[in-house]
Amino acid sequence: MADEQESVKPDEVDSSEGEEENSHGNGDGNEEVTKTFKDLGVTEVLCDACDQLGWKSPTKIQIEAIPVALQGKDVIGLAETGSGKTGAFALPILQSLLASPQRLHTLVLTPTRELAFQISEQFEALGSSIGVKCAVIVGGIDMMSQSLVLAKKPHIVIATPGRLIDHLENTKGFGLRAVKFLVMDEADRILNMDFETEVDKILKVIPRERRTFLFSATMTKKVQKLQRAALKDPVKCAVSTKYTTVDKLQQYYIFIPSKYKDCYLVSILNELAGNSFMIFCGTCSGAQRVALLLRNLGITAIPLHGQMSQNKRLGALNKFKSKSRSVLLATDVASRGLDIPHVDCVINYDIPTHSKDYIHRVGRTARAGRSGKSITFVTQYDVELFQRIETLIGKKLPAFPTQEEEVMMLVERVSEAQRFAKLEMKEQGEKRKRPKRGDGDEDDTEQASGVRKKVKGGGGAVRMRGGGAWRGGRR
Ligand SMILES: Nc1ncnc2c1ncn2[C@@H]1O[C@H](COP(=O)(O)OP(=O)(O)OP(=O)(O)O)[C@@H](O)[C@H]1O
Repeated sequence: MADEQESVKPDEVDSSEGEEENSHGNGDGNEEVTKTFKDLGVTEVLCDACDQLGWKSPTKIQIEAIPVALQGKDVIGLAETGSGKTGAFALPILQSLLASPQRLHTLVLTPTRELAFQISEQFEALGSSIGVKCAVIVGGIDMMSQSLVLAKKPHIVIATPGRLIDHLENTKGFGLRAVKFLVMDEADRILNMDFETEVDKILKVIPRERRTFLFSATMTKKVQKLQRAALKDPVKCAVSTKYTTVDKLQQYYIFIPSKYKDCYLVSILNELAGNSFMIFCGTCSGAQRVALLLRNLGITAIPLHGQMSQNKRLGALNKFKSKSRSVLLATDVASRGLDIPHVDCVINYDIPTHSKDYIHRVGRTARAGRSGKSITFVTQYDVELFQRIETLIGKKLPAFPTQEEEVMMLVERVSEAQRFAKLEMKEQGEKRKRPKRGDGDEDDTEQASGVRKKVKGGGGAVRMRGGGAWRGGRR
């Protein structure tokens, strides 16, 4: 698989001397890190900001990367998911901004819209006392309002590549000639083919005399790709010696026949009721279908995928973040970078086709020193992909224990819910074809759909809702 060939082999990743594999500082006082942000050279006002966020001490990647960045070097930062990479690049940038304040000082590129908002929040939280202004420039949002924000010349622009190009080409007066820092977060993804043209265009319009930071939990090996990012004599700051997933993550697989995936999913959600789940599906329609299916069984699941409007995407994420929904059905649009501390369990309903995506997906749980669980569904078609994942992470995973007879008892109810979900998908498809009325709620599985209304009182779906198998109550 191309993805594998590009990866940095474990022994090719620089490791810091004396660092323990797989460990990371998280400021919770459980590790031997004695350094403070001040020791790293972080200025007092920013140390105070860290303190206010409850960051007692720097994480390992922060210890590695911040001093190097403060010395004026380009950085390639590699560290496991949830280990504080955002702070590792945000703090040196804010410090530079403090030393020489200027508008349009930094450009941060990210592969997804949600991640852009999250990075902006972190910059604003760390930079609140110095009045830092950020602009989030992503697709799915009105160009005009973004142009107005850009006209005010923010200090930091956090963007997805495509929309940034739109503005560079169409927004009068907007340019990036002043930029001092370029960050590529989830750099391997940005440097991959998906964004090739966009990145090349962007690199042409920002100054060569700039500093460049690349960060990710996984990195591309192809040197020419890294060269495309035009780094100057970069220092690689890597805090583990191989692609690791964090210690506090318990990873399982479950080998099941493809046709019973839904039954196993429902059974696991029931078994682990009370937790919050991110469930990854391979396609947008898959995520939508499973969300509808679960809702038909009384579980308030919410989808998040690329075919939803941006408003709906942010709405879904906020509902999940605020814990008003505890099951998020997502595609890989949510696999990278999103920091939602309370995710207890990641389920790979569809196994990721690129092994590295596995690392990013399961990294949505067990963040910043917390514990978490991941369960990967492996069907008769997925064995090879699963073996690649095990090779990449250098571990053999245990099987998640389930009672097959109990799962099979769900077949009838799940089949009924599947039928309703199918009808609802069809109904939503037709609705999408009709001219839009109102605010166009076609992505929404929150409303009782026509189909469900039709079966009310008679169907098994409604009975399930009333209680049935669910121990967890409302999710
Ligand atoms: N020094 C610190 N002490 C305590 N918590 C921290 C520290 N630095 C960052 N965090 C918190 O850790 C969480 C994870 O950080 P962040 O999102 O930057 O991780 P990441 O390494 O970028 O993960 P991913 O690879 O998934 O993008 C955030 O909630 C952040 O606020």
